[in-house]
Amino acid sequence: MVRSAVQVYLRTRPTSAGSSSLTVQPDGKTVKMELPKNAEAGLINNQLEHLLFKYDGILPKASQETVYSTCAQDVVEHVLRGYNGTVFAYGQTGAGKTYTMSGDTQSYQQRGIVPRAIHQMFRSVEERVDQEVVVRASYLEIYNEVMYDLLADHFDTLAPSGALGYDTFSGAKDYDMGGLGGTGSKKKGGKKKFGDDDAYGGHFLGSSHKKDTLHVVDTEVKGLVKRVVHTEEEALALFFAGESIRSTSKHALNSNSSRSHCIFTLYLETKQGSDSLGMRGLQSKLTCVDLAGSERTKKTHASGQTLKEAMFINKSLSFLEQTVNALSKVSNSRGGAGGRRGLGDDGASASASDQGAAFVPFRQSKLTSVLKDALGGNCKTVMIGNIWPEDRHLEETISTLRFASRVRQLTTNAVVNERRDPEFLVKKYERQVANLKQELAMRDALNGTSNRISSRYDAFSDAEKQEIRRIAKKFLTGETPIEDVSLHSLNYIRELFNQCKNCADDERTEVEAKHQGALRDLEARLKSAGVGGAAGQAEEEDHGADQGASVGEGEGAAAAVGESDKPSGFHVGNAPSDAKPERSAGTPMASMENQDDLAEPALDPLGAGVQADLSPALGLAATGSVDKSTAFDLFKYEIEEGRNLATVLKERKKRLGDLRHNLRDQTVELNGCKEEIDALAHSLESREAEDAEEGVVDDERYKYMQSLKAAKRKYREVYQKVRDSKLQVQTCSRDVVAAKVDLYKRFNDWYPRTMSNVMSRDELLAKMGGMSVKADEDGELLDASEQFDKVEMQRIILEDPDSLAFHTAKKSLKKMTPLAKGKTLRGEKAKATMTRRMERDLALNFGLK
Ligand SMILES: Nc1ncnc2c1ncn2[C@@H]1O[C@H](COP(=O)(O)OP(=O)(O)OP(=O)(O)O)[C@@H](O)[C@H]1O
Repeated sequence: MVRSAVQVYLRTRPTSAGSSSLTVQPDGKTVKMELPKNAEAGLINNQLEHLLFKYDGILPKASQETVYSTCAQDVVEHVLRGYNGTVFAYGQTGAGKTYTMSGDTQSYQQRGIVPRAIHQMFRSVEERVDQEVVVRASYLEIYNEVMYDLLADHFDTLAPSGALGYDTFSGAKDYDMGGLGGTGSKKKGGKKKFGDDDAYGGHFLGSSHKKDTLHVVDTEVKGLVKRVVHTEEEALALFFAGESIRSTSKHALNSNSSRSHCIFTLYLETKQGSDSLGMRGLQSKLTCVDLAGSERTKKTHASGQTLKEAMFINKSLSFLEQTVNALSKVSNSRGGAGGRRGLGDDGASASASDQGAAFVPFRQSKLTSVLKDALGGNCKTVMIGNIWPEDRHLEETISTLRFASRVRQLTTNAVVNERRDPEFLVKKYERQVANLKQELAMRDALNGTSNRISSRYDAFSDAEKQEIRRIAKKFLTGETPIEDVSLHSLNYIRELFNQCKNCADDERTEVEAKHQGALRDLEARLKSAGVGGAAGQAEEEDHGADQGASVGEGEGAAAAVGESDKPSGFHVGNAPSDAKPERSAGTPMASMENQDDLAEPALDPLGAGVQADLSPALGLAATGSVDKSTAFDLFKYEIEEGRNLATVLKERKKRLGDLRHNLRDQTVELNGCKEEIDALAHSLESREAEDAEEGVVDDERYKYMQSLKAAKRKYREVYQKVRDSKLQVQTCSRDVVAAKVDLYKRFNDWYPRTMSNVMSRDELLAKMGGMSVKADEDGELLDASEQFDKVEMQRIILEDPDSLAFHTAKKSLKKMTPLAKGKTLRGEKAKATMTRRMERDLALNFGLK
């Protein structure tokens, strides 16, 4: 438990008029307030000449950043460690409370404590990878002593009879200002209590047991929506949305005066731990309070509704003051907050007669009920007193200084709100019980068969694992039937499965190695075979332009002319027709497809199978928001670079086709020569046999011999032509492959480059078909201003990446339907769109898409 005094800081609103009566003392923590002379009292009188007030810090010309780091950062740090924390701003109207708490919601630099606290909190939450963290947010407004939920789906007035309504002005005549402490309800007497009556009742303090009463009360507002927020943007968006519907109005001292007390709360739930160590749960909350400002209605010229609001505000602030007074008396009677009594405190602190029982009127107003913890309970609290140091506001300034001084005497007892997560423990034990039950059932079922290894429950040694592996192998090869495998414990069964998997993995590796070896062998043989080949050897035939030719040769090894490129690790052969990228009839590609053989199925550059082959070779990355099929078509037909490459490829393929055609004719001719040679050789052999019998060489035999000689000469000529043609085909095949590789490579360079400009399929199609749409990657059409927003967002991010969430949340708020009381605050649809847009923008800006 951390018992600590409430920290109080004083912030002054910059003013041109300035104040001659207020000076900051050299210690930087004390202010001196000169009191005006009372001329009527004469020269000698007891009038105080000045007052001194000491605080934890004075912030005369502080930036928003300094105010945050001085006043709030540590509180947020505490909340992240499991303590409750409250930061509240108090002061006269126009002194800068809203500026301090919310800041300028249009300017990132001028953002106030709440947006900064949200940022700090989420940054820390994101770093907690080992923890389960849930953040919730609520936004409560107390307007004319009626509570409103600023984050409810429907902006409902929940009081006086709604869920939030509770009658803290015990028996108040609500709108009769004199009746705040009176009895009965004239108009809207809220009957529904919030929280436990006892918990919020007034407490007599001063006796020992009363101290505990202050600590245990949880100031929960029943029915208040606590929205789960996953990201900083979501939290900011909710905060901005709530801000936009706060009650404000204009009066003489402030054109945008808050007419209500607003309490924005972030709830943090953290779970940390492990199965074995158990889970540790922390629950804490950060409460940020922007109080309405006290005002002198004569100065603000309030009238009508504004006057009524002013009366409610002043009254509730006076209850707050009474509560603080009572608490500070108690605190002083206990020895005070470490001697923090204000230097100029003019008698408000406890006198001896005050000591003893003191009534703390928490229950008199909703504000004091909600702030109960912050003022004296389980909370680390900081108050920022805002003053407007101009002479014309002297009275208000003194009043704020006094109040701040009393608040500084209060002490709180912050404790880490820790709890064991019962849900988690139940789950853990359930799992354990289930496991044990299974083990026992298994033992019962297999009772009698004892096995040293299979009945083990702890980890297996390496030797035991080897033994189980041997059993697994025998089972897998069928040597051991399943009935003969002992199964005595779950532990053993798990290990057996493991070993079966290991065996299967080994088997696969072995087969793959064999396969690789065979492939290498084949490649080597093909290489050594060169161009020679047996006549009549069938040749792989390509389709379309890649047609092969069958070559028959009288001598040499077999070789395929139109051979597949696969052995070279590069498949440019035919893909099945269904691997061809689909094109819709409406796209420009559809009309081009039939005219041009470049849309060849063989390329299938984007199909899964071919891409798998190409990716390692070319490093094709599957990125981008447009499918590659469409993009490849665009590249080949529309982009000059791609078009040129595709033309080269087409020309080479045509030449290859011609060469193969020629080669096929020559091969036929060569085969004809070979057949003729065979026939002549056969005839000559027969003739020789006859001549041998007769012992003469006749003319016919001589003719055969001449014909055979001529046929062989022709064969050699044709063979030479075939050989030359084959070389040409091989060279041309390589050129075709090179052209394909070039085309893919260039496409692969171009594709991510183009995609990085975040082109959508629609955009690409528009480019291809002259459509004038501009769509984002979700397929949503972007109008000119949205496109501008996008560019603007990218610029902002470049300047300060931390501001991304702020701007995105602000932007999403702008896109929401205008909010107004009585209207829907936020539909689910709008919320979903908002979230999607935020995620998309985040992804875009961080290059995740
Ligand atoms: N420290 C400051 N720096 C710059 N401007 C300030 C500062 N404090 C206040 N202001 C400006 O003074 C005006 C009034 O401030 P703000 O609305 O925050 O006062 P407030 O105390 O919340 O008033 P109310 O109680 O009437 O709501 C605003 O225009 C605000 O921008």
